[in-house]
Amino acid sequence: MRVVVALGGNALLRRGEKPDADVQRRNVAAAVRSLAPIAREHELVVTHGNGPQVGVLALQSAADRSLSQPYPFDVLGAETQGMIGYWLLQELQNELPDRQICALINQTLVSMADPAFGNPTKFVGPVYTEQEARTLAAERGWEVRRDGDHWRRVVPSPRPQRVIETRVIRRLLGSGAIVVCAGGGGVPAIRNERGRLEGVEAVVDKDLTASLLAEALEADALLLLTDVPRVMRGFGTDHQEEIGKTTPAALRREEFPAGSMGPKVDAVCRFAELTGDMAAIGALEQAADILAGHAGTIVTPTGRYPQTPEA
Ligand SMILES: Nc1ncnc2c1ncn2[C@@H]1O[C@H](COP(=O)(O)OP(=O)(O)O)[C@@H](O)[C@H]1O
Ligand SMILES: NC(=O)OP(=O)(O)O
Repeated sequence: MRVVVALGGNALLRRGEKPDADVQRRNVAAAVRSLAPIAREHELVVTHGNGPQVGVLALQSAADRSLSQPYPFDVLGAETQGMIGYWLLQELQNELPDRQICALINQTLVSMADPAFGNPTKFVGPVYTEQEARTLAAERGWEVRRDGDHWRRVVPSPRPQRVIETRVIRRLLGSGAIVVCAGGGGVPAIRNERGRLEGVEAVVDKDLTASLLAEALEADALLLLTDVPRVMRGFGTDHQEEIGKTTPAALRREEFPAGSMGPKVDAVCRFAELTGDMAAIGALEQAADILAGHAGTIVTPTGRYPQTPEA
């Protein structure tokens, strides 16, 4: 099987955890231990989020008085691909010493006509109280929104149209390599009127990019791994209930928040609808169980997995 997994930025740096390098390296090592059983049996592409990390780099850049202006979000996105990609590369090499592994810097094509540029939804950086967030927004010109019980900065998140390096990713996979790529949804880039690539100020949703990439690579399964065991109906209410195996149509009838579960649900539904294959959302620690059909919210066109014909 060819499997594309997306690791949540929050799984790599849990809410409220200090963004220290050793904390993230430990989390990456744990993530890799969960992925290793899949990598031993299947072709594997690993993408990752960067919401918490890109926000930290943005704060550092804004605080650097030697700069005439902070680094733009495309550059910060590439920095996070280097940093998180390096941790993943090293831990994968330690866990799977007989495999060839690479971590790529790469770009995702977006459109400047995307309405997302006028409606920022992507959470980046640490969590704040409402008061702190509103003060920072006024001081620094940020947009801020509620994220669960907290508040966070938001930036535009245009829809990914194509992973620009798809062909080279396919070649590397075909050669037997495990490929870490499309981190942070890929560095957002447009083609200007002269046909040249240019980075833009945004953070692409890594789950939507993972879905697009999985489809382009003809993957058999797409796993979106995060910090909740399943998608929940009535999330955060007294009567929340976990959704197990389901269909895209059933999942699309529910409402999910933009900026967290909304894009994940969209990504898995899209993949299952377009390819007929399985896509799932679940806990990072249960990656192998999800692929085996024993955990997570699993989406297939029939609502069954494995998709054996009905008796
Ligand atoms: N209906 C829902 N079911 C489960 N989790 C939900 C739901 N709605 C919102 N969430 C939130 O979505 C979060 C996962 O999305 P996100 O923070 O974007 O993850 P990641 O950064 O790991 O990709 C969960 O931690 C949970 O707080
Ligand atoms: N870029 C992105 O989607 O990051 P998170 O998964 O951390 O939100």
